[in-house]
Amino acid sequence: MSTLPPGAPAFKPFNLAVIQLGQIGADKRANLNHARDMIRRAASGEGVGGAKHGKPDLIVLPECFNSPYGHVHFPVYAETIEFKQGEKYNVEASKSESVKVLSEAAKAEGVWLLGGSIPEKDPSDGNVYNTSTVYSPQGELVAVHRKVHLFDIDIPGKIKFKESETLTGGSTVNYFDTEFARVGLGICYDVRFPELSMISARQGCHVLIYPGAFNLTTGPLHWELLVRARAVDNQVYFSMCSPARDLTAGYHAWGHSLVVDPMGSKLVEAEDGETILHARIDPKTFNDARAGIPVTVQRRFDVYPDVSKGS
Ligand SMILES: NC(=O)CCC(=O)C(=O)O
Repeated sequence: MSTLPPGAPAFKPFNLAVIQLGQIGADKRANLNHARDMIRRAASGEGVGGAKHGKPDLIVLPECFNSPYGHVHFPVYAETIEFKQGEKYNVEASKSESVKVLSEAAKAEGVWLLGGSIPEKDPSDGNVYNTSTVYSPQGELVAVHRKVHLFDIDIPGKIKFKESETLTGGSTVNYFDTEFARVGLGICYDVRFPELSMISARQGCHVLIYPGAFNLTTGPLHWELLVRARAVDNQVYFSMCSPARDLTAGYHAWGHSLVVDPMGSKLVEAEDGETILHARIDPKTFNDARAGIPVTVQRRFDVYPDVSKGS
């Protein structure tokens, strides 16, 4: 039974590596160098599950991996990318040093790379975005996702954070196609909005991957719950990749990067320190979930609208 739209690539087994990156400090060049080194280590199979699964096909970095996380930092660290959907991107001519490092890493290691997120300034509107970039094993920049839902929360006595002080939210739903799967994109707070992952799943994504950085208040309550819920809602694989926790930093990340399968089972999870996780993404679990619990073909669009069809 096919529940996917035509055009999505066939879903094949692949290996995913998630880098829960540490040592993210004020020195951008040092952050990039460390990320580059960890990509090399992930590609060589270092980390939890690496010996079992072998070389990863796709490697993921966390949210805001090249800069400290905080609204005062975003404009200072922002880089210009100027990616245009559907047009070939010239990495050599890019003004973004992070794009160059990530492109080189993907090409040298021969892997797909979801480069976490970085602060991005768009010269056409002067806005700063929280942006993910994705690279093919040839080093091409193939997709960009600007965080749609900005992290503006205020839990008295616990945490107040306002990304919208300096960031603007993106306005598109994005995915990229590989030779093994269609992968949907989002960033951290985006996971709280079920519509985004629902639209990605209905667009044929087999796997959703969101770099993210929850905190010590909402992390223990909601991080795993949201990832497992979105995986089960949509019967997709779902992974979130956090920075490692650094109690000397201005923002304390929850960590606990994880990979969940379409039945909601956790395949692998980190603690709070720097870690590389490896997981095998197997279409059989995806197909079995959809065949056994066929919610993808039982929807009642006569009762409620299909959000993936737009308003
Ligand atoms: N970086 C973020 O978007 C954090 C989101 C978060 O912590 C939450 O509770 O949601």
